[in-house]
Amino acid sequence: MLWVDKHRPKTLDKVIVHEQVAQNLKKFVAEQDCPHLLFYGPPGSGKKTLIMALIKQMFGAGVEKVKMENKTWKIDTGTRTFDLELAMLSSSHHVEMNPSDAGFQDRYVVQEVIKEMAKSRPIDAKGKRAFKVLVLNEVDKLSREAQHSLRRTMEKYSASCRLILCCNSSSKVTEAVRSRCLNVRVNAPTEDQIVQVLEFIGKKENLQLPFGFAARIAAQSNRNLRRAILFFETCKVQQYPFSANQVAPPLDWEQYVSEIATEILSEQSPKRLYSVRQKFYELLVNCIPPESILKKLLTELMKKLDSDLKHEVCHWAAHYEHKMRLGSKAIFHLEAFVAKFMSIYKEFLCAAFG
Ligand SMILES: Nc1ncnc2c1ncn2[C@@H]1O[C@H](COP(=O)(O)OP(=O)(O)OP(=O)(O)O)[C@@H](O)[C@H]1O
Repeated sequence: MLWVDKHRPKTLDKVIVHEQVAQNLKKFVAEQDCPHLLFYGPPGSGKKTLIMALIKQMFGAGVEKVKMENKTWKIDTGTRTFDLELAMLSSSHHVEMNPSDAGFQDRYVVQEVIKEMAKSRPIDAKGKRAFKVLVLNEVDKLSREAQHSLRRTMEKYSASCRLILCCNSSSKVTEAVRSRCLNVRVNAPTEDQIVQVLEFIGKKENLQLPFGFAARIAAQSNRNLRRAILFFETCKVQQYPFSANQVAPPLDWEQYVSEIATEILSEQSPKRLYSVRQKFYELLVNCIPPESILKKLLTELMKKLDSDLKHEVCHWAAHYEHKMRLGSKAIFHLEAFVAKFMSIYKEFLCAAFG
């Protein structure tokens, strides 16, 4: 088992970071009930850990007995019927799924699938906790229609189910949904907190950490706890005992994106654009999210750009990121950004050097 899973705190008392959030969540455990919740925060900040710890403390160890299934749902839209297949994890108390995986059909998932599950109210002997928890991931990626349906589902089935929504950016969740949930912000942990977690894992694994080693990994992790733990484990596989100046190797896809940035800066031509397209395809088929590719590419370009250009390039990156969210084919928008960048950069070079 990877360390990120092996050392994930299982209860709210055992969390090392976000102790205050955990304290607040414990009040729901005491009451054996909670409102609909919306957890939001950057990737790898600890949202899922808090959600699972809350559910576990509320319902007991039964929630750990999960089964993973690819369920097929019959959707009847009134004018046509079709099958919709969706992967979900479920225990006797909760169901976890990613409705945005259904793409443009996401509103049917929300309308039909969630409605169906929300209706089946669990019978609890003590009369408490007579609700099922639905954990919905990446709600910020749901279409507007799906979010409207979600709002209606939340109102209609609030007696039999509690929704726990999880996302990176709450600004992409409609006000109507946000206002019906208790919003829980999960900040990116500080580097000191990451060091604390790494030292804790080091102790559990009986490892000797050289002075400053954990701090170096924390600095490399970009305040992403998952990434820091993965880097730590990579270092252990790479060499143990750790050397005094050991660093984790950069992630393969990040290395690949920095090569793309170098290529774009060295030549701006249709031929180069074509070769960059192949590389984008390669990243996308390896399931690297297009938003992450664009963000990393911008970061790499920023490192090497003249300050006169930085503002304009950021503006266009934001423009194409927004378009990417509205459209369906990410490759078009990634490529459009590169084409735009090439034109701006070439113009700048011609003006500066003739
Ligand atoms: N409070 C915590 N204390 C100690 N370790 C933690 C804590 N929260 C998270 N971790 C560790 O960090 C890892 C990443 O956390 P988690 O999966 O909860 O992040 P996330 O915010 O849900 O990420 P993403 O948005 O990318 O899915 C976990 O596997 C766990 O090992």
